[in-house]
Amino acid sequence: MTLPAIRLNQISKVYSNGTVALQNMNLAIQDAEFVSLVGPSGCGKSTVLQMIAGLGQINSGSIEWGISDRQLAYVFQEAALMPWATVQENVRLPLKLAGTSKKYAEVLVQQAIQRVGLSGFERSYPRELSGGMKMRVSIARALVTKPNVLLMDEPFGALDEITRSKLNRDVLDLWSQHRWTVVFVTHNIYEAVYLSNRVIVMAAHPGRVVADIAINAPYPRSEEFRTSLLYNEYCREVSQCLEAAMNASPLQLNRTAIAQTSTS
Ligand SMILES: Nc1ncnc2c1ncn2[C@@H]1O[C@H](COP(=O)(O)OP(=O)(O)OP(=O)(O)O)[C@@H](O)[C@H]1O
Repeated sequence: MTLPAIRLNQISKVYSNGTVALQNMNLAIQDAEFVSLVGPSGCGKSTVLQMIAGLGQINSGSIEWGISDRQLAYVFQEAALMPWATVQENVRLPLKLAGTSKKYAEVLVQQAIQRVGLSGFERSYPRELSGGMKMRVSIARALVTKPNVLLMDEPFGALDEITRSKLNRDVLDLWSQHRWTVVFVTHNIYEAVYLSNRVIVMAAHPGRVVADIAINAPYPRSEEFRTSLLYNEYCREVSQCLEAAMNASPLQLNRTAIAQTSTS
């Protein structure tokens, strides 16, 4: 049997202050799948991304990879651009750090900028860009390394609804061309249902999966999908699971069992 692209086996994470961020979390993500994580604040969504990215130690459990030559890219809620550098220079940063030749980097940077629809803004500075454009630069910076796994932590959380919808469509277009495996964190149920093959609902204290909802709607997902009965039904289902997750009573914690070592 072939391994899923990413498999979390009974992952537990306890931070050094004793917070049990995740407890016995299982999750299998298939190659080229678009999976969203939703859940109340503090349920461990960002921690899941960090563990997948190898940032910080897992206390118990393991992560298995079905992708042999994995290339991960991370997109955060804050575009976190260098204010003194142009769009071009910001997008080039990961290649510079990796020591990619200047000539090849130039080609990759140009491609990435074009992909996110920012051609013509190569020499602009972040202060000259709107919030949505800054996020596009941040996405270009992630794409420039040609990732096959994209970890996105509330990338559109700070944007207005119209910009968010536009970026949702553009990310889906890019995903349909490149078929990355995407793990996407959001607080927005509508965004999660619109984008995803599957929506994972998590509960907090400790962080765990309480529902795994397949969104059985074909791609490409048009604007009609957003106003369809099916879309509304999925949104209602996710919303109900989320409400149940928020009211879920905390599990009985056994920190000593989970925390073989305590790390941050
Ligand atoms: N470095 C850290 N040290 C101590 N506790 C942490 C650390 N990072 C996260 N936590 C705690 O771990 C739990 C999970 O945090 P995490 O940021 O993963 O949740 P989240 O679901 O992404 O939250 P939000 O939706 O608010 O971004 C929270 O209780 C948080 O306070």
